[in-house]
Amino acid sequence: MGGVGKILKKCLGEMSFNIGGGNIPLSSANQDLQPRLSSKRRVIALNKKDLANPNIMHRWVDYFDSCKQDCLPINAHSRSSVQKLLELVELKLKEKIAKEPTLLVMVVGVPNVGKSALINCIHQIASSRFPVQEKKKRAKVGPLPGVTQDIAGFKIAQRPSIYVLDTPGVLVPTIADIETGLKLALAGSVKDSVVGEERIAQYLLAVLNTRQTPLHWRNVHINTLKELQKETNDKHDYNIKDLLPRRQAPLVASSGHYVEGVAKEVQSALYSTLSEFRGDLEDENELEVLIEKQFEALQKALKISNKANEARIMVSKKFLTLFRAGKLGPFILDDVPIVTSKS
Ligand SMILES: Nc1nc2c(ncn2[C@@H]2O[C@H](COP(=O)(O)OP(=O)(O)OP(=O)(O)O)[C@@H](O)[C@H]2O)c(=O)[nH]1
Repeated sequence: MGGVGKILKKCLGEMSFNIGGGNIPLSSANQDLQPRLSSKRRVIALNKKDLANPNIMHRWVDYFDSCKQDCLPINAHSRSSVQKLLELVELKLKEKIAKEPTLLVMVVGVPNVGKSALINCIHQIASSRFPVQEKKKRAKVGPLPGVTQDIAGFKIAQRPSIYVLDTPGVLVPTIADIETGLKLALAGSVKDSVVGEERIAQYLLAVLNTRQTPLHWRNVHINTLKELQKETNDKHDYNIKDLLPRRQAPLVASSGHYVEGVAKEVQSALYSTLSEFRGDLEDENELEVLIEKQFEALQKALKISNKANEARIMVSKKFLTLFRAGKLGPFILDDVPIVTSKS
């Protein structure tokens, strides 16, 4: 943590946002920071809620409520969502606002959870509230972990002055267990090359299969088969229009459409391999056999040639990209802890 650790110690504000990946609410918590943060007012922002399963997100909110910890699922790309977070923060700072001329709010979280995206959105809201602020500086946002390398402060309010500090994502020096490491890698908080794309993809397949998620994709599978059948039938019907040059659809629309199509083929491949599987999902060796079959099915669905060098890595990369973009549906990787009521 080095310099950042020192800065955290020196200038921990009156309040911190702990921003967590909406799909890893627990694994993205930095246990090393908990003692320092526990004396501060704190709101846990569960970001990327658009990529998380809403029902399970409700259960996470109930869990944090039961721990008396303020928490709010947000989408850092949505102004109205971030606006709600700011309202909660202002409410929590109400007492302090009356006493202090300057307040600091830190945004703390592991890499790639969306801290900079959140800061940028807060800055936009603040600029519209206080149009005479200094020239807007934007935090850098990127799909790879470790984009933020400096600490940047943004003034978001006057009288009292409230500064929001963006920080580089900080990971604990050693990750508690392999599964937490894999979840962090799957969420993009650890560079893929550190763990290896293939290993992350194998873990994702294991999680999807043991939760039987692909069985929910039956309708996608049926529709994909129907479309394939229709394409085969159409090929037999000669049409003069086929001879005319085709007008290209706009690039963005067509690539979006293409990605949706690929995602459906991937879902269909995983549905058929899992529904045909007669082994025991609890048995690691049998699960491995299934995953091996699924890699082959994914390779076909993703149209990656057998001859391609490193075909397996290409399959893994594409599969992970679809999952991380939410194209395989919303998902939360962490299980909600069971709260035992003290009677
Ligand atoms: N779908 C979705 N994507 C988001 C959201 N917030 C951020 N992202 C994306 O997540 C990626 C990482 O966002 P950043 O804001 O750079 O994350 P960070 O926590 O500042 O990352 P570091 O600088 O590595 O610490 C980018 O591709 C963002 O566009 C969100 O609410 N929903």
